[in-house]
Amino acid sequence: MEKIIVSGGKQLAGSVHIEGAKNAVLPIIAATLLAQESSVVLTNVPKLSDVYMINELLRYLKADVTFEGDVVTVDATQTIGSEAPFEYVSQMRASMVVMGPMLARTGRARVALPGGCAIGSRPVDLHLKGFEAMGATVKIEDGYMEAAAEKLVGANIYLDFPSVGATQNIMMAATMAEGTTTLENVAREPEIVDLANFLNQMGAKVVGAGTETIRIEGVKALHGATHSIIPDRIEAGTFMVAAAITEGNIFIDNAMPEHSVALIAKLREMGVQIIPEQDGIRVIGPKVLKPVDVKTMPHPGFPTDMQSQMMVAQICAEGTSMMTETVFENRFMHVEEMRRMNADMKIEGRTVIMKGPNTLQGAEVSATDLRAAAALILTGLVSKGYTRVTHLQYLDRGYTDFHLKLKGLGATIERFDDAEVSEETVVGQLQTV
Ligand SMILES: CC(=O)N[C@H]1[C@@H](OP(=O)(O)OP(=O)(O)OC[C@H]2O[C@@H](n3ccc(=O)[nH]c3=O)[C@H](O)[C@@H]2O)O[C@H](CO)[C@@H](O)[C@@H]1O
Ligand SMILES: C=C(OP(=O)(O)O)C(=O)O
Repeated sequence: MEKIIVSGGKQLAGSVHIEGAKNAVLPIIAATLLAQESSVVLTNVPKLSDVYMINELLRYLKADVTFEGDVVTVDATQTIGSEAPFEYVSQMRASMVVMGPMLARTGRARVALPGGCAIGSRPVDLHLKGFEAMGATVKIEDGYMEAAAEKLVGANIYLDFPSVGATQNIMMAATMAEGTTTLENVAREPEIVDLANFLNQMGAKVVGAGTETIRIEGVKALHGATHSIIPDRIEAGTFMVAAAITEGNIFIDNAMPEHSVALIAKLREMGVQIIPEQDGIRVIGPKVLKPVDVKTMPHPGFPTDMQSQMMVAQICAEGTSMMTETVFENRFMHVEEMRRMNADMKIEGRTVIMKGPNTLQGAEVSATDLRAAAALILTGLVSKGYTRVTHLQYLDRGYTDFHLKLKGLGATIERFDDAEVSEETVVGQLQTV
């Protein structure tokens, strides 16, 4: 089994480069299915297992896809398929955003109900209501969502919750609908804005992305475009926490402060220095972190994808902190693992109460989702002895070369396969560093 082993106590310093955003690139790759007139070139694409998986799904749908360096090209000018089977969708929630483009392009879409990390239920009612409002007939049968329409027509749609996936799916379906679609109470995440910019480069007419209302005027067809993916605010945030907890001094190259306003405000409240510089953000961790209460919310609130990493800073703080999760009902699976490392944490409903600072101790812990994987490795950076983190397939969904980047900042860390080399050998090597 592959493991990351990390020994705590190092002050991290140096510069780390942030990749393109996973949560932006996946819907954008799905959107390339809309380009029926010419091919698409995407740059700044991160090497993540989720990206390889969605590329495979597009190939299954008969698009030509290449991925070299950080460039993905997609040629979807030929007739494309309209069914996304379980083997792709079960592994990755984001693959359901092919539904909107397939429906717009082929008049039909059949997509397995989504999987992904086990962080809570992933309902699809808002996606389907949107398609229905545009004239599609929809049903759920045999574990599949199905939508079909002779033609989609523009509609006024109000989302009961600003769902990121539903906003993306409906926005893409509406690009080629007849007439204008007005979407209200939409998600305002930077990844929504990136998708809208990309759609407009392909010839769509989308206005208002980043606000609560998006208006889409349907066009006859979309063409290819070249687009660079925005930097990953969650990867950047993860390294901000790494600096905060290790009394570190890290320059986070490519990070955009305007995408992380809530996180930056909370870290500053804890006493962390955050200095926007040209092309990135410098983060300097204090000697003592102050406690802080945090609640996850849709953007521009505190992101659920930073919840578990932020908790590492909270357990290091001097005093009592609280984390309340409002987006996903089951996103506290890492708490049990962190408690095994001696963290004083108590779950009360949707809130975790933490008392710090704790003398954290290394243990063998299991990643339960991709952000939990990162959080457990961060906990290892401030724990006595050796922390071994397993189930790295989750980490690989969302982070490129995570351990190498931490190593570059001075962490004592290694990734290995215990079928090939023993843990004792790796520990021995780390002790000589
Ligand atoms: C609001 C929010 O923070 N969304 C996050 C969510 O997006 P993702 O698109 O996965 O999730 P949504 O934004 O759609 O879902 C958020 C909430 O809406 C509810 N819901 C969603 C769809 C639907 O049809 N019906 C419904 O009730 C969900 O149960 C959940 O409570 O996970 C992504 C990956 O972790 C993050 O990048 C997004 O920032
Ligand atoms: C949970 C995440 O992604 P997904 O919704 O694709 O599982 C995430 O990016 O933190």
